[in-house]
Amino acid sequence: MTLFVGLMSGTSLDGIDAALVEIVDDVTRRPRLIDALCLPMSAELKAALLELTQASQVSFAMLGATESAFCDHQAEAVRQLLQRHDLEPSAITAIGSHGQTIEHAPYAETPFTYQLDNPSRLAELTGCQVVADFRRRDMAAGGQAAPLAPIFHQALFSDPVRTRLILNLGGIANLTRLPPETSLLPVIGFDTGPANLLLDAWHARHRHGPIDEAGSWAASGSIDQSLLARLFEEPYFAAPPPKSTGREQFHLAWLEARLCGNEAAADVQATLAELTAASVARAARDFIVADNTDLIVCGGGARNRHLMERLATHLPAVSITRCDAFGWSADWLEAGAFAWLAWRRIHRLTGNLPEVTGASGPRVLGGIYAP
Ligand SMILES: Nc1ncnc2c1ncn2[C@@H]1O[C@H](COP(=O)(O)OP(=O)(O)OP(=O)(O)O)[C@@H](O)[C@H]1O
Ligand SMILES: CC(=O)N[C@H]1[C@@H]2OC[C@@H](O2)[C@@H](O)[C@@H]1O[C@H](C)C(=O)O
Repeated sequence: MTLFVGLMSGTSLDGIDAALVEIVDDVTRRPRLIDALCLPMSAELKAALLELTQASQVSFAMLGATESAFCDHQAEAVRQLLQRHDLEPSAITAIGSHGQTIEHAPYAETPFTYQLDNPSRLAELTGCQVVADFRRRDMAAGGQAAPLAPIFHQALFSDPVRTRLILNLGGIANLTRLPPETSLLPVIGFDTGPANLLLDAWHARHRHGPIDEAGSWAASGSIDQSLLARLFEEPYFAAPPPKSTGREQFHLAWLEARLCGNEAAADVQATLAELTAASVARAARDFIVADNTDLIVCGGGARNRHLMERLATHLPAVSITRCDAFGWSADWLEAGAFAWLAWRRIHRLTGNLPEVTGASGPRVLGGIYAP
């Protein structure tokens, strides 16, 4: 038995998620979540990261200072997690650090994806071995570098006879189709489009507080069908996989450019929730096998009751469950994925699924930084 820590901070920029995961060196045994925490980011750190994701020009001084502050925050999250369990750094085989995505540009003339991270500093501060830079090898091999979680979903949730769809409702939503283990069908996974990213941004603009708790504000509005149709005109939604997206494509200005200006704010929120639910449903429909499909939901959006209800309305034939029911808390699946990907790296096992990302083949992902 070995212990790994996974660190993830996603597109919502709400905090650093740290997951302590037990992994047995046997590919037939499923990893187990021992504990996890989210260390919220200070308003200052969140503002600096947001500026980096949005600014067209950034100074190296600003980049370096933010990288260090981000890394210190990651180290504090690890320290708190280990302290809870009275664990020394030497008890951890490795930390898997995702870093903070600053820009993801798989469609650029020269594709790139950039995760702010300082694994050397993290190793120094924590005394743990660190695995980092998971995405770029896949992109170097011609892939989208995202989503990476589908291979972890397969390890955790695949079933001998049932088709399982895993939905992450993060800032961006991504969907994985796991065919029954006996099937020859491939695993499919891609980003379906925006989720909490736009809901949070619109809420912050018009209401107090960062999130639309349980989606109650969205539930109070009415769906604006003509706005919804304009939002769906974005070619990303109809594009075939492999595909991935992020803040660069879906942001407040993208939404505002499609508003007439006379919409009630609550109706826009209702329409954004509908955009997420309907885009996921459109993506999922092709994969649904009658009476034999589970939709397992993770990510912060699984707490958005209104969004979950809209999903259920769109997908009446599917059993929809939070992933907690399958033995893994919905809040910690992505952090767990990077603990598990670190374990793969240490054992020189491949970490991408070429059929998902479009890479030219399976690759060992990430670099190792000694403690
Ligand atoms: N109780 C709640 N009600 C409504 N929404 C919630 C609730 N709790 C969390 N959320 C939403 O979940 C978001 C955080 O989700 P999560 O941590 O999965 O995103 P992320 O990991 O940053 O994103 P990504 O997966 O795209 O990288 C919050 O910003 C909020 O929009
Ligand atoms: C470039 C990047 O950071 N992408 C994230 C983001 O957040 C959700 C979605 O977009 C997904 O594609 C990915 O994260 C998860 C962990 C993944 O790679 O599976």
